[in-house]
Amino acid sequence: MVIAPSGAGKSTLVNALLAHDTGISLSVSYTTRAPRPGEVDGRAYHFVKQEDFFARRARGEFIESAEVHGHYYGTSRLWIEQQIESGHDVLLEIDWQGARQIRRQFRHAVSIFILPPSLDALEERLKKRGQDAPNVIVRRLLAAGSEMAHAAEAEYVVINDNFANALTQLQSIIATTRLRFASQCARHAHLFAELGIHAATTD
Ligand SMILES: Nc1ncnc2c1ncn2[C@@H]1O[C@H](COP(=O)(O)OP(=O)(O)OP(=O)(O)O)[C@@H](O)[C@H]1O
Ligand SMILES: Nc1nc2c(ncn2[C@@H]2O[C@H](COP(=O)(O)O)[C@@H](O)[C@H]2O)c(=O)[nH]1
Repeated sequence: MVIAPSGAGKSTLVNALLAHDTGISLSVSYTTRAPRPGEVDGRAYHFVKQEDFFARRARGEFIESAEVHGHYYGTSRLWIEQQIESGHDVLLEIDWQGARQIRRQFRHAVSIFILPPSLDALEERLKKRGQDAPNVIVRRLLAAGSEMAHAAEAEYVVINDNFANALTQLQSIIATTRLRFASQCARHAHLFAELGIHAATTD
């Protein structure tokens, strides 16, 4: 899971990560937020009306969901289950509330909190991105402090100051995570069975 206040650079980092790593499936969330210029339905998000979102949530279609900056966001349970079943590494870009819900359900879930180098840099990035109205930027900046207060809940914290360094750190975390959980990975199931290795036991 990648978590960050708005504007810290998580989507840019994740897109760069995915461009070099085809073994990761990125979840496309459902949201009630309106698309930003250039955002394509089904790629950036599944953009849905609030009634549709609530109906899906009531049917248990979301594995986690949260209200963030006045909009609703949720992750498809079915999609996650299908990806895990087929042995893919799954990446979620979600907020800290969603991350808490995922941790409760998946004890092997790994979370990475992306921080900006400063609040000034965060403001500058949101303004330079130029995709949100001034009142939306103010709302997101005001929320950033309380969101970043949850950074310590994540296993890893990456400071996105120099972009190339932050990307290298993200790639190292992914590599470490793959080694750490190799015995639980569906991709290795055949080899582990052949070598007679079974899932870790506590005794
Ligand atoms: N290390 C960096 N240095 C300078 N600018 C950066 C850096 N990383 C990302 N940016 C820029 O900051 C802006 C915000 O990045 P991005 O859209 O990835 O943020 P985000 O965390 O995904 O925000 P949101 O949650 O609002 O979607 C973009 O214009 C991006 O190009
Ligand atoms: N709990 C969830 N949070 C999500 C999900 N998808 C995105 N988000 C988070 O919302 C904010 C705002 O995103 P934006 O695209 O409107 O800028 C950001 O922190 C995202 O990480 C989700 O499915 N669940």
